[in-house]
Amino acid sequence: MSIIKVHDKEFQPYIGAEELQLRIKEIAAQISKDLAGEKPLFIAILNGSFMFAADVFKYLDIEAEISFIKLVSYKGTKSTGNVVTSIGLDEDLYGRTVVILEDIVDTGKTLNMFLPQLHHQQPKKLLIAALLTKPEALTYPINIDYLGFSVPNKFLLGYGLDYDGLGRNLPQIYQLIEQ
Ligand SMILES: O=P(O)(O)OC[C@H]1O[C@H](OP(=O)(O)OP(=O)(O)O)[C@H](O)[C@@H]1O
Ligand SMILES: Nc1nc2[nH]cnc2c(=O)[nH]1
Repeated sequence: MSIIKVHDKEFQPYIGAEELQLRIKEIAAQISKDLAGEKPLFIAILNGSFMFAADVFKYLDIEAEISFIKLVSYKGTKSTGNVVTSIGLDEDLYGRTVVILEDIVDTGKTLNMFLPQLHHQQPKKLLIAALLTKPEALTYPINIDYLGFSVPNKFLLGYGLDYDGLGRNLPQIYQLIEQ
């Protein structure tokens, strides 16, 4: 097992790159089927979702648009409890089919704080696609329409997810080894 060290912590492989790609292709196929003809607008939440967003988007076989916003709540391996918007959304969502792309729904706080702002613009549909969720950690009710994997409540790294800025470029997902 190839354990890696990032800053002061060790991580073990958890979901391989091929398994990720297979699941993401399935999600993209399902979205393409469900939203054919709707020209959906995808909104990727930066930073963490950039890899998931790029892969979902390139596997779609329908007409679609994508835009990006930046929300931040995690510092190190812990949530700060505050969600800050640092890049906003330019698009008008009125009457549109909108799909949020998130790498992970953990406590659900980020989306819980952000979704009302989107609902306020009266989209026709507001759907959520998330690669990962931690059911044991979820403390805000979030309904995920397209989900990659349900995972245990352990800190994850790689495929967009960072530990203090590092590890986002790893093509597979690692799990923190608790000391
Ligand atoms: O459900 P929650 O407990 O709110 O956690 C989920 C959020 O945490 C991560 O973002 P983070 O704040 O780490 O910022 P980053 O994407 O820039 O790394 C992730 O990308 C989600 O947006
Ligand atoms: N890197 C990382 N960021 C997160 N943000 C919310 N949960 C996580 C996690 O498990 N790992």
